Amino acid sequence: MTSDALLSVENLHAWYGESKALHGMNFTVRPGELVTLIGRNGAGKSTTLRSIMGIVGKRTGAIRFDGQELIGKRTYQIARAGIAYCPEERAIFSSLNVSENLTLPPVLKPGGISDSDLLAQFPNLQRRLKSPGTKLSGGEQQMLAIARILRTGARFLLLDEPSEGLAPVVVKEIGEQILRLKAQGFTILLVEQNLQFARRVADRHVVVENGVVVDTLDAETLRTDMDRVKHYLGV
Ligand SMILES: Nc1ncnc2c1ncn2[C@@H]1O[C@H](COP(=O)(O)OP(=O)(O)OP(=O)(O)O)[C@@H](O)[C@H]1O
Repeated sequence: MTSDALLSVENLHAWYGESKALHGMNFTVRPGELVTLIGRNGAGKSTTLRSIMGIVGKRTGAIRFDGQELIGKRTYQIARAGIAYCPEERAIFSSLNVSENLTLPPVLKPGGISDSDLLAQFPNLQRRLKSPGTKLSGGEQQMLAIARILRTGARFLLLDEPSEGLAPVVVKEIGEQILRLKAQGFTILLVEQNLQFARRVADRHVVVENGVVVDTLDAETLRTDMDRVKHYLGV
């Protein structure tokens, strides 16, 4: 394990029932870093986030976070350790309004962003407080899904494809919010298919292929060696 890592994933294997999705993942994330998991569809990026959060059928290996081993811990214990997860499907409750969705996750640790600071940071949510989840645009839903995990006190965020299905102008706004969170000291592990977006926000890129890590690229390499990246992504 790298001694300065906040999260260290070692030889991580994960299964959905009988079907194996991860085959020995290894990577680390340092405090305050923004790291992306990139790779083709079905490579195992989302499963890696779910495994860290303890929501796959079975996982083996080691996931050390802030001095604690997470394998064997339940999801609520992992949340209390200070990790928050924003799933790809956003999971906004359609029958609840923005205010209710926002205050649904419990405050688990000190250090979370207060409700008033959250609304100042996400003014579009402030304007839509009484709107039901069903009436929100994709971008508003994504902002809400990110904002509501910030009040829990978690300082490590797992974000699954926040740019997915959104118009370029909204993707830009989401990128600005994510960079603001990084500037506020959050450590972020981001699954991302949108390379332009990934390039703009990340310090490092972990390339996933068939359930293993095949390369790690620094931000400079992603900018300068697109051929190498395109080879991995098959684009
Ligand atoms: N709930 C599930 N049950 C069974 N198999 C699953 C489930 N979710 C994902 N898988 C399988 O696990 C493997 C990894 O999927 P995963 O969703 O982690 O990939 P990904 O890299 O995030 O790609 P994508 O962007 O397409 O979601 C794939 O073979 C996928 O079919």
